Amino acid sequence: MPAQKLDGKALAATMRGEIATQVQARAAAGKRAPGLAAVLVGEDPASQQYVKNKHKACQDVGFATAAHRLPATTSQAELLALVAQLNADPAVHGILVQLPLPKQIDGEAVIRAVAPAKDVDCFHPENVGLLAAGHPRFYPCTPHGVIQLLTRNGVSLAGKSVVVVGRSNIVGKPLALMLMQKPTAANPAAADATVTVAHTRTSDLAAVCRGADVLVAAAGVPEFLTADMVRPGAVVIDVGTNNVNGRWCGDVHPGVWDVAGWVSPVPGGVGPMTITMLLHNTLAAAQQIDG
Ligand SMILES: Nc1nc(=O)c2c([nH]1)NC[C@@H]1CN(c3ccc(C(=O)N[C@@H](CCC(=O)O)C(=O)O)cc3)C=[N+]21
Repeated sequence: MPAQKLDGKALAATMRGEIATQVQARAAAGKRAPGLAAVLVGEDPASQQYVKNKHKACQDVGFATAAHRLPATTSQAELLALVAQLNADPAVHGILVQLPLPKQIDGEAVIRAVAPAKDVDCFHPENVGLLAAGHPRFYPCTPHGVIQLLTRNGVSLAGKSVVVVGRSNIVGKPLALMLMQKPTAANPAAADATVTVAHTRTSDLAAVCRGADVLVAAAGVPEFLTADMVRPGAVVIDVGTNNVNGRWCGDVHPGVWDVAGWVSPVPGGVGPMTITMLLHNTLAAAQQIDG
């Protein structure tokens, strides 16, 4: 029997409805709409698509949203000036600078320039430190989306063996932190899992992956995770968003569906959940800043 689908598109629709309800309640109480400013430098087609999706998602839940599109030749000083303006703008609760940035710009300096209270990506070192210490201000969007996709579909993680393939600052590293931590009132998404982080230098990657109850493919390598690397019945999460000849292609090979118990598809899995967690963080930022 082929694996069941972990439907991120459906869960994202449910959770966006929950967020829209909270936005309406805030409006009824006379509070200003949560505001997200998205900054896109350059014309990368995938980045343009993501920013378009985020903009539409914000409109759908009643947020105020502005997309700031800057030319690929923008200097670091110009970008930092825009970030400073957004930091000071009371209508802006969340700031997202779309990555990757052109090579004349120091991405690390830009991430540090975003006010931590408005850092809805959770990329600023202050927020990364709070997350690592178990007292998160925000959760990073893709890791949080992965955990919600699992737990809200009834996949329990406490005590389970979870293998994360990938160690990026955006996905693998923060996801491993969240999975391993003990849940508390201040850290409700923590999962009490037993976590292994694997990567391109891991010896016998297939054997490590076969030890997983829950396997997260976040290496950014199209279809690297094949059926022989998956224990029968395991839960497989595909974080890959590789654009191969204009088609979306995950990190999971289609043959995995014949072995696994559950698989998240691409598209329609983690991607819509990532955007939903961005909305969640922007609402949380508005609550933290405006009350
Ligand atoms: N500062 C920053 N924050 C990010 O959160 C960020 C970023 N930079 N750079 C790039 C990655 C990638 N990312 C995706 C978001 C949504 C989909 C998504 O919605 N995917 C759809 C397919 C796309 C479509 O159908 O248009 C899906 O999987 O169903 C994918 C990928 C956010 N990222």
